[in-house]
Amino acid sequence: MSSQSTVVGSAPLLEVRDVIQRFGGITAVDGASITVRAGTVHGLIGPNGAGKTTFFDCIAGIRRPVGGTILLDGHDVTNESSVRRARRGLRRTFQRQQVFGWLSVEDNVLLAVEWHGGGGGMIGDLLGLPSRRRRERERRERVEAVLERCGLLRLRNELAGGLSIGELRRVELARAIVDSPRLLLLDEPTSGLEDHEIEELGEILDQLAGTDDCGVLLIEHHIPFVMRHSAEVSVLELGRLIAHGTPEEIMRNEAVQDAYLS
Ligand SMILES: Nc1ncnc2c1ncn2[C@@H]1O[C@H](COP(=O)(O)OP(=O)(O)OP(=O)(O)O)[C@@H](O)[C@H]1O
Repeated sequence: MSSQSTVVGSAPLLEVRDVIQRFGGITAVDGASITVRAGTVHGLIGPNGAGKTTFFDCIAGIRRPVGGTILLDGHDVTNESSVRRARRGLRRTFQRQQVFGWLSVEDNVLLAVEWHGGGGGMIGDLLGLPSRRRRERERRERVEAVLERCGLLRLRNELAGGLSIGELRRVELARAIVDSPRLLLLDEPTSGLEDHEIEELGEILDQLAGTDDCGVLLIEHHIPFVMRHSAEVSVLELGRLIAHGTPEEIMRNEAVQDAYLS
């Protein structure tokens, strides 16, 4: 790697070491390593086809890397399923939004709580147990809070299928953060957003990291956004990490300028 990083900070939350992923003859990720610290945003940038999304897929457990290790909160999750990693608090958004168009905004978010295990169970449902009713109330409050945080309260009863791209991105974000993730992987979250929405997204990210102590790994082509909101930045080119450092170090790095920023 061509940069000497001066990054220091909180304890590692995600440690990815020497991950390799291939598609036939293409090595999409070629021995890449990265550390995401709790309570910080880590930007991951690089040209189209650099391997960023494939790297995410390996971290989320959607693809099993052919080499390397992935530690989440100190646990080796390299061979764990995506469901198990989600139970450990890993959440992810996608380049193409994954919401249910035939459900309301609120139900989309409620469903995310159910899937992540906040529903309380079928037996409690059937018997109408007090614990179940309390959990249901807490769940509704949590959803309400996240709708407000993502600027979605006024849209809560709208069908998701009728929303703009910017609104859909916010629904997806609300689904990802509704149950306080430990680690959030965001794949090009500013894509399709208006300037004021990008600004609001930045505030949500700062809050998630600073107040909620969540670690965020951010794939993004909007370089000013990455530099403004990340504590550290890694640069991927042809599956290899060519630089890592603070935003200032990355902006000054000649190899990064040549490969990507010029
Ligand atoms: N399912 C697949 N089958 C075959 N090749 C793939 C597959 N997915 C990705 N690739 C290849 O792996 C390489 C890395 O792709 P990837 O989508 O991870 O890059 P990226 O950095 O996320 O790009 P972008 O910024 O355009 O989203 C590319 O050469 C791509 O063509």
